Amino acid sequence: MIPLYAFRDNSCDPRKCTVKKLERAGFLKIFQKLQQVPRNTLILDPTAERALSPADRFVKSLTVLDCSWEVLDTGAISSWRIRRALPFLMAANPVNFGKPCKLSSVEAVAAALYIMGEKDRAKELLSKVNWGIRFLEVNKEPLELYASAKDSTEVVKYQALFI
Ligand SMILES: C[S@@+](CC[C@H](N)C(=O)[O-])C[C@H]1O[C@@H](n2cnc3c(N)ncnc32)[C@H](O)[C@@H]1O
Repeated sequence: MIPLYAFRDNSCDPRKCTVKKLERAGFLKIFQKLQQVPRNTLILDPTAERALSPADRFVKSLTVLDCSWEVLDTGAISSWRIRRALPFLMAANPVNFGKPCKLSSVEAVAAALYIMGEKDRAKELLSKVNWGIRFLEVNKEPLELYASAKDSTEVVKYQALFI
């Protein structure tokens, strides 16, 4: 099982925060300072050049950047070596419903786990928010295809089918 972390800067509404729910349920650990984030973790970064793929499943841990989209500063994490963007997926959360690639933290972590082969854990995570199962329903076809890919190049090839 890949250990899960979140860097949380308190810029988004704590009442709507999806990682706090995951922390309470024991799924992940929250760091309040960027310096606490392990250097060998895989960071989920929507601006990264490389797409996440099943080839990433041997990473030491997975970290999501939990902050508001308005203040997301990916420059601050540019010195972390392993950064990945998720391939094309549709948000199903109430704030960004139907928007491509603008996933909530729980959707992003669940999608990454699903693609890396931890499908049951992804479903468990999504069961903690009441719209979580909708994310899987909306993205079932692309998620299955991405999870069957060999590497990042193949994931990028598959995503062209959905854009
Ligand atoms: C900007 S925060 C928004 C969090 C939201 N307020 C919540 O409570 O869920 C979402 C985080 O999920 C990850 N994420 C979302 N969409 C992504 C994508 N297309 N590729 C990679 N990571 C993504 C990133 O770490 C991003 O910083």
